[in-house]
Amino acid sequence: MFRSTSNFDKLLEKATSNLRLEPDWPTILQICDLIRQGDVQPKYALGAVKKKLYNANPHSAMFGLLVLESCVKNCGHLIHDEVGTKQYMEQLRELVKTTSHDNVKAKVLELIQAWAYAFRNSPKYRAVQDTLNIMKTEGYKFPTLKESDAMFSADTAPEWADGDVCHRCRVQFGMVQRKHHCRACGQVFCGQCSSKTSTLPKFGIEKEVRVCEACYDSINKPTTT
Ligand SMILES: O=P(O)(O)O[C@@H]1[C@H](O)[C@H](OP(=O)(O)O)[C@@H](O)[C@H](O)[C@H]1O
Ligand SMILES: [Zn+2]
Ligand SMILES: [Zn+2]
Repeated sequence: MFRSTSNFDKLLEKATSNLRLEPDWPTILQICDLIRQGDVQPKYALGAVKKKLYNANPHSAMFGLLVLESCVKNCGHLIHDEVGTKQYMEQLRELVKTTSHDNVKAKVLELIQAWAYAFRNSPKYRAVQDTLNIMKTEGYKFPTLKESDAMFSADTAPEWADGDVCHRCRVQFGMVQRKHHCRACGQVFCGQCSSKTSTLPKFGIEKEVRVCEACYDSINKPTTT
């Protein structure tokens, strides 16, 4: 965990360096991969990115926004659950009020509008639409929505389900029988029903992670030619 966090920090430093004049897309996508693989906690990652948005250098602040934009586009609910909160949206609204960089202000308005559209059917992220509405009443002019900006890659690992019994064998969880989650389907299992591991390239997970019996079989079944 700590090795990955320092790796994350190094990549974020590189992607938002004030020596850069152009975005470092390969590094930005490496940052997304670290988050998608679970190598760095979304809360930590977004906290570190947010700090960059207040950088006195307009390039660094803007590159921080490009990292944020890419994380929201590529890392799915792991990131949405953090960005779509009232607290995070309030901080972005505050940034628009306080930043002296017009490019940063314009980019934040563009992102809030795109996310409000992308999350229009997700009550869970209501705070985004609420923030958009509040800022419109405050007189902020939002750019024309580009629907392409609101398209997110759906191929991210599913949210983890909860439950008191194993999804496969129905054994009751307790002090001895511990819960585990399959990273492929997100369901909750006992240790015996989720003892195998697999990489999940379709979700950008290149390391071996815990999967259930059913997912293991479907991932590793010989393709019928
Ligand atoms: O060991 P515990 O204290 O019970 O905690 C469980 C482990 O963290 C499991 O991780 P794993 O799936 O990687 O095993 C996780 O899937 C469960 O939700 C947690 O309850
Ligand atoms: Zn089981
Ligand atoms: Zn599974």
